[in-house]
Amino acid sequence: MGRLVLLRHGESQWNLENRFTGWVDVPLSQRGMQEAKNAGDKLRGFTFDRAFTSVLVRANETLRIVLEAIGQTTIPIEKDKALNERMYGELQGLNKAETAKKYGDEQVKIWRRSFDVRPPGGESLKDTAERVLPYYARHIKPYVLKGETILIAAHGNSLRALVMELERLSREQVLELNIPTGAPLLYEFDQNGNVVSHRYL
Ligand SMILES: O=C(O)[C@@H](CO)OP(=O)(O)O
Repeated sequence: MGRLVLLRHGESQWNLENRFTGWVDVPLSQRGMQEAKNAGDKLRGFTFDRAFTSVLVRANETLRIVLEAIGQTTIPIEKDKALNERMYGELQGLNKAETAKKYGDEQVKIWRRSFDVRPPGGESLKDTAERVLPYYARHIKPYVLKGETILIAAHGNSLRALVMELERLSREQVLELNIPTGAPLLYEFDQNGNVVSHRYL
């Protein structure tokens, strides 16, 4: 039975400062490093065959800390920009609360959580899914079908795109989907690649 653990990176410096981040390559905060260590504690007992991550340092560092915590630093790791956070365009660097004051809470929620509305100059969740899902299908799913145990360390919105697919969520459901930092989410699959269970560890 294949197993897949999805892990959003620990708190980043800009999560802490409440700024739109997207493709800006900000590091983990002190707390984010601790969250990654805690995620490692929750993953003791898992033996991963391989791991996948984005090319952004907050996800790479989270993965490194987890693999160190569980003593599995020598597994194959594939890094790809297909797993990067959604590109946030002109919002990158702005404070989320100030942006909500300027444009209204409803507009900011649409930019942050809707399926197909693009933030100015950025990617919608749909755009993000159009790079995450083909990458998943080609590079990750074949290993899940072989019965491997896989870890993906990525980002709030690249993982929302994947969760939407794995759980077959509607556009309405994905509007309310938030993925917390540093919380490993386990999916188990049958031989046909259907999800049989999912839960936060
Ligand atoms: O700023 C970002 O890039 C993301 C993740 O932190 O934010 P949001 O919660 O709006 O998806």
